[in-house]
Amino acid sequence: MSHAATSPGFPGSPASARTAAVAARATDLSKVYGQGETRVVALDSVSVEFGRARFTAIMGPSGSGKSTLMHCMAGLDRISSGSARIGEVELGSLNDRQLTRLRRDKVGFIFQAFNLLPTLSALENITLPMDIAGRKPDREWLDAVIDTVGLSGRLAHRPAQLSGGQQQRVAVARALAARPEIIFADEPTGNLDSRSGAEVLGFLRESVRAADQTVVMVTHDPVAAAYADRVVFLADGRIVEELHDPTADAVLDRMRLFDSKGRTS
Ligand SMILES: Nc1ncnc2c1ncn2[C@@H]1O[C@H](COP(=O)(O)OP(=O)(O)OP(=O)(O)O)[C@@H](O)[C@H]1O
Repeated sequence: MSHAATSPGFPGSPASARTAAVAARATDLSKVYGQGETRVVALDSVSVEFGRARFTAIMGPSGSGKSTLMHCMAGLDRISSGSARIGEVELGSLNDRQLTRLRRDKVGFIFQAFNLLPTLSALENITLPMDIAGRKPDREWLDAVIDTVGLSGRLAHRPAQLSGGQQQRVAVARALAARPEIIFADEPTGNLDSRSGAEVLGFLRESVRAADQTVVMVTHDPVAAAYADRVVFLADGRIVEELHDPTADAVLDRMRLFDSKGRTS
């Protein structure tokens, strides 16, 4: 790990959360969009595991399939062939209703555009997924999450009354509050200044270290990727490289290498 943990606020995770070693897995996963002349193979027989209580970054040039992989693994998009599993659940075997329920109960999302509801307060936004699922938040955990992401004094504010960094912290707290099996983050710091971005990444890192959260993050930023335990590189819909315990310099070196091989889009 190249970054010190920034916030020691998360309580430990229950032992039950530590059982299986793999939180999500793709096997020979392919995704094809369109047909005929517009046919695009966005993912070409990708096999990858996302370890439990691990922080994985997905990188690669524009159009390499990063978002598609994340969407397929999160049950936001149907796969064309192969297999995508969260825990032991094969996503292809679920109907739309079951898929919606799985996303609601087992998956947390953090997007670049925050995706907060403007009419709700910060606290209401944080607890919304649990409210929809009819689940009572674990108060102690919720307080710890809110405390750790530094939102205690902002809970009654609406998103428009918060800075971009604060809004993204609400989105992070929302994802963490429900203790999902896996959090998918798509460029979560893309709209933030570097200090706010570092805070958000620090919280994610800390949630993995202290609370055994599993995080998968798509990013273009080598500095952000360096917060992860592992970086998976995609090019042309295939996994071409992996780095463990990455530093920003090592990530940058790999990106340059791929560029020099002409793999950019
Ligand atoms: N809904 C869609 N319909 C048709 N083609 C699509 C669709 N979504 C993605 N694609 C294509 O699939 C390929 C992979 O796209 P994807 O968005 O996964 O790439 P990415 O690596 O996330 O790119 P970026 O870094 O620019 O966000 C691209 O060629 C893209 O044009």
